[in-house]
Amino acid sequence: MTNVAVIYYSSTGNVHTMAKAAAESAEKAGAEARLLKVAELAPASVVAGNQAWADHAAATADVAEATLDDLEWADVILFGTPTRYGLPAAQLKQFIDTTGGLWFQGKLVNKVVSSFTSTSTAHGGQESTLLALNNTFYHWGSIIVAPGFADAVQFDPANGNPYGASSISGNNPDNVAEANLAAVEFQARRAVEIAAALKRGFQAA
Ligand SMILES: Cc1cc2nc3c(=O)[nH]c(=O)nc-3n(C[C@H](O)[C@H](O)[C@H](O)COP(=O)(O)O)c2cc1C
Repeated sequence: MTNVAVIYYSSTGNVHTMAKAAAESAEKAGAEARLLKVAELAPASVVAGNQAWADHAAATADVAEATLDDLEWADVILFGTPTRYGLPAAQLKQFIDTTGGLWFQGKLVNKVVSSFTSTSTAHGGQESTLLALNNTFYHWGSIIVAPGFADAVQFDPANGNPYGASSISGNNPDNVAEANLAAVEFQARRAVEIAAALKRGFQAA
């Protein structure tokens, strides 16, 4: 059994929808998946001042928050974040910045990792967000499994980001195109397949 942690941050639902699709796809591929959010860091007054943000926070109140134990448990970690000025959201970064102890013990080495994002606009920084996350994964010694163009779904005009599935929300809440969901499903499936093959390879070695 391959263990998959899908760890995400979402203010208005786009990344959450992608994360759910990733977790479901991982399960269909035979893995055990955990769908986990990271803690909200924005002041409650700011969240309350944006109806879509407040609604999404209420709708996902029952989603468990990711812990370091989830990272240890996982063979595959899929990270989802909206783009914030071309970078990952601080909420996800804050969680990542609690991993020093695991990193020091080498516990993130050889984890298969992959990431996905959502932006408002087509050129709003999808690649820069995903590449910024990758910097951390190199430090961890993890194995980055990007989708590349390894499946026909990537050639859909709504997809085509080899660094990771990406949706364009137009700043609308929960506005992920079917093609983008298919892309993130492929990305999750591919990560599970590679992690399972790696496990078999290490066991055989
Ligand atoms: C502070 C802030 C910064 C943002 N920066 C960008 C950006 O650089 N490029 C972009 O296209 N969208 C940007 N957006 C829009 C979000 O990334 C976009 O609406 C995304 O789909 C939200 O995902 P969510 O619904 O999962 O929260 C920004 C939004 C906020 C609130």
